[in-house]
Amino acid sequence: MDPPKMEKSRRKYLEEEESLSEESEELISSLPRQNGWVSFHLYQYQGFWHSARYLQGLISCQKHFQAQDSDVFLVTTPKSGTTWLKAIMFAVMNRKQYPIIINNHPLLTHNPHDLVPFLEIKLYAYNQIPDVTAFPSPRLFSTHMPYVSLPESLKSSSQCKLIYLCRNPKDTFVSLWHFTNKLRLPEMGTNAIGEVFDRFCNGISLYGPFWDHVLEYWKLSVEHPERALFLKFEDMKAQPHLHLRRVAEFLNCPFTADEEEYGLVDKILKLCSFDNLSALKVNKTGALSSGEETSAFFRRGEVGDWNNYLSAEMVRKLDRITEEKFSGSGLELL
Ligand SMILES: Nc1ncnc2c1ncn2[C@@H]1O[C@H](COP(=O)(O)OS(=O)(=O)O)[C@@H](OP(=O)(O)O)[C@H]1O
Repeated sequence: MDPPKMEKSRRKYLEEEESLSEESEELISSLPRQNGWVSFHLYQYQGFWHSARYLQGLISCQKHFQAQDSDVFLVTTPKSGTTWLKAIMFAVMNRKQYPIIINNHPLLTHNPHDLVPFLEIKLYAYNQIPDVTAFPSPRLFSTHMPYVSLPESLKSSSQCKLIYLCRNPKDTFVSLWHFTNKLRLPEMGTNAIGEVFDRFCNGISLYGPFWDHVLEYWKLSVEHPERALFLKFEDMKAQPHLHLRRVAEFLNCPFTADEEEYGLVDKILKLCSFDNLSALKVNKTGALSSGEETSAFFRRGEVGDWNNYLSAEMVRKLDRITEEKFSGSGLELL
């Protein structure tokens, strides 16, 4: 195999139209298409932009996934802190089976994306129909799917719980720009920040338009607070203890008085902290089965890094779009 082909087979996330089923290929070829940030193309489906591979996973998930009332879903916009909240939710929900103090806790040897799989990116990618009934209850899944594209059984279940996480669009964009440049092969070069900034502003980014994605779930959380908990990366960074307790309460597994006294909240936050997770061997040298290096999910983990990359004009433009899009919704994300 010549080296570029070999590299592509190692990095499955680079596979595009060549890995599609006939059915997906037919559908995808009929959709509006734009240049991608990593993959060659993004396709617009139900109002949002997707790579061909993730779109095939989304459609397969829409068709085959059956939600159960006890299910828990972590839904996020890309680069909003998914990896962090996956770790936190896994630690909270499995704290009886995996006490936080044990030195063989799964988070010490597995990347959070392997413990809390993405529905459309991992489980249903490549047109698979995985046996999701084999997951222990309560099942914990994750997705970047916009609300409009969620499987019907998930939308109509009045019981299953959904936690949504987003982040201010300036840091989201900067994080996405870095991440997608890391995923590109050296011979592909890097994306110029100005060029992808315009695409982001026009809604043409993975699972974009960013603002529409956030608004759909914001409305759900306002109308059905018992079903959807809406979180912001910035709030979690500012008051991690408060938000960790909110997560546990929302999932009907609040910390007991004994757990509080024992300092469990603090222990979970330490286990899942950027410094701890990013220093682990599995997250420094490993790769996901789809080929992304695990280190790519840990960069700085801070609020306001956009200051180092965006011009004053870019900031004004993003802030203006955000104010316009969220106007009247009660949501602020600056
Ligand atoms: N534990 C922890 N605490 C705080 N922040 C963390 C943590 N883990 C990852 N990160 C930062 O989250 C950003 C990656 O976003 P996602 O995990 O949502 O990426 S993905 O959508 O799953 O690809 C990315 O943000 P940036 O550093 O700004 O690029 C990561 O560094």
